[in-house]
Amino acid sequence: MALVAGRKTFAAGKTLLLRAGVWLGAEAAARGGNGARRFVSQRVLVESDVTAGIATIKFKNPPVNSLSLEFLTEFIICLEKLENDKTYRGLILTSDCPGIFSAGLDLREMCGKNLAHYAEYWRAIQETWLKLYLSNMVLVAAINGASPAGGCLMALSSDYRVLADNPRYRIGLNETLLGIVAPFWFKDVLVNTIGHRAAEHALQLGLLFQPTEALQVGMVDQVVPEDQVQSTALSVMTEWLAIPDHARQLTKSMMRKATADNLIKQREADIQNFVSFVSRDSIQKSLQVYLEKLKQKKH
Ligand SMILES: CCCCC/C=C\C/C=C\CCC/C=C/C(=O)SCCNC(=O)CCNC(=O)[C@H](O)C(C)(C)COP(=O)(O)OP(=O)(O)OC[C@H]1O[C@@H](n2cnc3c(N)ncnc32)[C@H](O)[C@@H]1OP(=O)(O)O
Repeated sequence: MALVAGRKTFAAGKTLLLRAGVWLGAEAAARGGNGARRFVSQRVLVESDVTAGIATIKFKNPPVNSLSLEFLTEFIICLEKLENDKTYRGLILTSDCPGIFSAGLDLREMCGKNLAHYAEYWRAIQETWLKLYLSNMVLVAAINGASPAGGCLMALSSDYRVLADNPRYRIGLNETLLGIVAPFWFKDVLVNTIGHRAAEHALQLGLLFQPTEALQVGMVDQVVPEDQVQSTALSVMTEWLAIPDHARQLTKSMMRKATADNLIKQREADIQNFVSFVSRDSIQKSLQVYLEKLKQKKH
């Protein structure tokens, strides 16, 4: 996806001017007297406390915060904007949709589209992950809902995960249940988090963990009552921000660089792999059946 100087029109007809990742256009931005700022885009809500140097991104792509191309585009712009603004040292990721953190990749982006679309979509997924995983900010995921597949990856790419204690809020890489395969870099992040054996088990079975299980396996760092997720994320953030930035950032980079480089050195091949995999008739069929099942669940 091109994040260069240019103009992008979103579904609501809102036009944004992007220049070197700086959002110049028709974005509502308000600054309160107490150092609080709020940026509103259609699918991503950014609240920030300038004095504390902490921003919160709330996913706002109802009904399930699926990672559509439009959502990813807005998300990357917001992330770049915060990353480039040295005011912000910490970022909390959470959801504005009750009960759902993120349903992961938008299955409609992977079904019935042309090859160029699949390639563009996958590039946006890669870009989002690289930006999250390599962020200089402290990232805390305040997981206030279900978090399968791509939603889980976003949480795993943070530095710390706080999950609401609700058995409906399951988290994991469930790709095999859809008849698809988690890419190697999803796998690498999971292995880095919960270890090789647990990851192998979880990936093959497509396990979605309930909060207590997720804590036990090490997929999240804390499970707290639902009404304490945000306050816990904030107090964890304060703890992490007490560490000098340069030392923490270099350490983070040292721990994560090899995993990120693994994708960076073969991004184009990874896109080609995705495109040829997802465009197979058998995979298209599996995805359509899965989407249909989701739709029929309600009836
Ligand atoms: C050897 C070769 C290897 C090559 C490998 C190369 C490349 C790798 C290839 C592919 C990798 C792809 C990686 C994929 C990652 C993903 O993230 S896939 C997405 C996985 N997500 C899910 O499985 C979640 C599915 N959704 C749910 O389980 C539930 O919807 C829920 C999130 C738990 C919420 O439940 P509930 O509140 O009950 O809401 P509904 O189920 O009723 O859903 C409401 C509407 O939203 C639609 N929807 C749900 N999820 C998605 C989604 N991910 N994308 C698009 N749309 C979604 C759902 O159909 C409902 O729609 P309608 O209202 O009926 O129209």
